[in-house]
Amino acid sequence: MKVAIKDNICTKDMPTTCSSEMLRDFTSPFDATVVSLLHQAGAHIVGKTNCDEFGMGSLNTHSIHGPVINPWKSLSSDITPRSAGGSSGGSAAAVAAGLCDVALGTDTGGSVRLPASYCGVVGLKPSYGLLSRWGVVSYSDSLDCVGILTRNTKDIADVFPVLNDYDAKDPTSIPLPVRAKASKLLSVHTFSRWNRDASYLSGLRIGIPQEYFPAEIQSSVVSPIRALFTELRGLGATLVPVSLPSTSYALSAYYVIASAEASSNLARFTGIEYGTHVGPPPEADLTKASRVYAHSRSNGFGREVQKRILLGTYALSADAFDNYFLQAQRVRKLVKRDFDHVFAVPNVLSSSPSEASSQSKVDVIMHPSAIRTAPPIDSGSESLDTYVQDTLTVPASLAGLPALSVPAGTADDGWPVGVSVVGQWGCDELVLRVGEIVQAVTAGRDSQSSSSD
Ligand SMILES: NC(=O)C[C@H](N)C(=O)O
Repeated sequence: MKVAIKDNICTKDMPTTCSSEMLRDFTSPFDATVVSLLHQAGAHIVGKTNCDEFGMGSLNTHSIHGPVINPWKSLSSDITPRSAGGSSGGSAAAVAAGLCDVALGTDTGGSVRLPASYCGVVGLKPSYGLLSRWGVVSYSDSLDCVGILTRNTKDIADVFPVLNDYDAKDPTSIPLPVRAKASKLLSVHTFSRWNRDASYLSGLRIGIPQEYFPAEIQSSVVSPIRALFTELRGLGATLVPVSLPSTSYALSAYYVIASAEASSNLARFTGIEYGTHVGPPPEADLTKASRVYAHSRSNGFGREVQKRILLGTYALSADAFDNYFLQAQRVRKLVKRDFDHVFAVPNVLSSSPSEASSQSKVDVIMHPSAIRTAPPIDSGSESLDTYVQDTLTVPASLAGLPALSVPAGTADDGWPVGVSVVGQWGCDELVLRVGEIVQAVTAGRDSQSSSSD
């Protein structure tokens, strides 16, 4: 199996640049645990993939290697280069172009799911803490997850067990008894009602959250998703409208928390202990170490990374801590609670009880993965619009839930649309099983339309 690895995951026989000047010449002395596990399973690592610098971006335009161009061939005459999505854009593009069978990415707030949606491939962000992050360059420790991209959900289902193991070297790795308890709860609350081996869906309850169809969403993204919902109902699924009321606050909370954690994690890149040392300007006072650090950091980090370090440092300062960082943590709790209220499977990691009546509880939630199809590459990668691309992916990240983006057809512009299947913490197997059925349904639709052409 040919596997590509995102360039923020350490490999000892290939450089790991994080697409940053700061690590342009860095090669790790060790393999990340996920890379070692792939080697042990006989995978052939074919290369490293471009990404946004240190994983920060939604369009894969912040990179010393240049932007990643989406390989999807539009059926229309529109050939303006489009973004592959970020930050794991290189991984999604490599899979979509057939350069590898599987690619690893990382997903902090949507970095696997958004590129998967834009490039027409499948991308899994597993439950937080299941896949080891040892040897993955940290961006935001409480959110970062290693993710998997492939063309078929079935291939993710094959690779996921290879990587899904406790790792004592990662302090956030979830111990085996907790994983076992989550599997048991899934069996009791869902697999007792819905047969996981079936290709029909009767017994399965799918929640459709109204908040995931916001005003910003392109209407032509919604059409294939609505068509899919009708098809899933035809297979026996029960579709239940659900409400996740804190969703609209999630994006702001995410960018406060992620930037705050990034400012702390990236403090180690001083150009002395870690990172490229850029010689001081001629007028520098070399007795001041801070001047030497500042010069290396100003030249080693790109603009987006510098912006997040500044914002994150501010959010953690005494003046702003209560208003920004603490508020964001409160929102994070509310987002988690919203999910716990609607899922039939209880959250093994959380103490907040499910308050919904069993009638209204659901096994998975489904929603569009992104508010639009892949944007043109030059559409202002520094504007706030870029952050808005993450609107529908960040809530599952804040709550640490498994989320899978599966191709759901194309929009009016001929570019791919993804649908996300989200489950309770530890329900990755369920999410993958439902994703396989969704992909079979949409693939069947494609083959029907090509035979009638
Ligand atoms: N890393 C990610 O998940 C991408 C997200 N757009 C961010 O910049 O934080």
